[in-house]
Amino acid sequence: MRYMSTRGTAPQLGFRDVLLTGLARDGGLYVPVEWPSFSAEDIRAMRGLSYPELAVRLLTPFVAGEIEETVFASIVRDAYATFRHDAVCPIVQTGPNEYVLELFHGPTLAFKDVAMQLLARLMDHVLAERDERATIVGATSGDTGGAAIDAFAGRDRTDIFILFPHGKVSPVQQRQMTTSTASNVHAIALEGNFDDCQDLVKSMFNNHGFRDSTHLSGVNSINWARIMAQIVYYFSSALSLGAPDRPISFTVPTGNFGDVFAGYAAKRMGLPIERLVVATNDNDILARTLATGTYQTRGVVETTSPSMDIQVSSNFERLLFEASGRDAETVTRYMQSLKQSGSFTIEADALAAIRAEFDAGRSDMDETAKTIRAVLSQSNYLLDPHTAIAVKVAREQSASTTPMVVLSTAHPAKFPAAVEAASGVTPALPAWLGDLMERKENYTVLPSDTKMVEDHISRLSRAARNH
Ligand SMILES: Cc1ncc(COP(=O)(O)O)c(C=O)c1O
Ligand SMILES: N[C@@H](CCOP(=O)(O)O)C(=O)O
Repeated sequence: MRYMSTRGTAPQLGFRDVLLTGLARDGGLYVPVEWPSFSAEDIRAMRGLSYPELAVRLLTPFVAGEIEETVFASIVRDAYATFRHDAVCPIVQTGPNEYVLELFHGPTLAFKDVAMQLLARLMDHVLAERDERATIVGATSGDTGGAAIDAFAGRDRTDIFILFPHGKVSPVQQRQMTTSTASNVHAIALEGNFDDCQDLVKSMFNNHGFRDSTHLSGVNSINWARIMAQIVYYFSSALSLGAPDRPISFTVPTGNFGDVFAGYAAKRMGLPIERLVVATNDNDILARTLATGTYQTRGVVETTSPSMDIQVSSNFERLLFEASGRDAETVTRYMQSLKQSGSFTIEADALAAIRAEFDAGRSDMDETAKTIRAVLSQSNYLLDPHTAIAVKVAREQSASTTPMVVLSTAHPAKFPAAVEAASGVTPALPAWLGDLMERKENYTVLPSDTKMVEDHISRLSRAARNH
């Protein structure tokens, strides 16, 4: 499998290079040159596979020829052995025709673990094979950072630098990033919001001198391998509800558009998905874009679902590429307009193609709290605020006999204050994180200044020192 950039001028790469490259050198995002395709019969034959077996079956076409099959299978098994539920990503029924897909049974209680545990092991394998070292940078609104730090801590071939918005993540999220004792982990509290963190990470990738001297690599969902790994749970949940002989819909709490884009990829690979519903909080740029056709940034509002406090939604670029018939010039024009004026308008055909697959809705903070209370009293099930947004939006969709799967992207214990304010219940952290709030923190506060962040990283990165 080869991969191409959404901006069309970076070289096509194989899987191992895409994995280590992160952002394409032309500023675009990598997508597979063609989508692997599974027939209904192929999908039926996946029934009964364990989660790791299913992952190997679905993901092999993406890595074929680059990672030997038995090695890949062993890496996948190892990654999902870190999950504390036998099913890895189980589903729970919360209403007539409504199911919650629990993606939070990994080490840091967020859906990011599903991809990150695999990504770290794959990167380690490729770096060892090449006898190389990498400097990983990541931007987080709270969950990617903790998951990446857990997955990469103590790995000898990587140093990891995570930028989080100072004072804008939950206390549990912050401590998951700042209490690691591993010497290759560096948490940076940036004076800004998540969009500033993400912008800075992209600037570092676009500074080719810095990028090459530090052997920069990325673990945000700009990295194709993140999206790839997230495809699997769309299949696992749909299979357990009767796919491919029954279509399924999904509602996804959305910020950077990575998770829901993985659902789109699953559909392109043959999974019969009826609707993909994008659920946003007050930072509703995606819901507004689907309604109006214009992607228009506004200031970020702080909410009780901080991981979704995002305006510039990276992976929407991948969808624009697909919806415009893989027209890299059009995508580049949209992205230039976004940089210059903070907005762009999607051409009619592409907008129609997007609306044919996606619906969208939003939930404000009061509605989210109301949903947490309602689901607790109806189903005795405690939602985290991000998942509650998706349940609220899912319940507004027109009545259908198609099962609706709501992606539960975080455990409620990551956001105890918001959950307690909404429901009166304080969710406890699991035993293995019981002393998290007492552990010693270690992080550096930096201004939102590319040069200062680059200098900090160059000083501490072993890859930069060896250069
Ligand atoms: C708990 C939670 N829910 C939802 C999202 C949004 O996911 P995505 O950025 O893939 O759209 C995030 C962050 O990415 C998150 O951490
Ligand atoms: N919500 C995310 C933001 C970064 O998203 P990513 O999927 O691109 O890594 C977070 O929690 O950090």
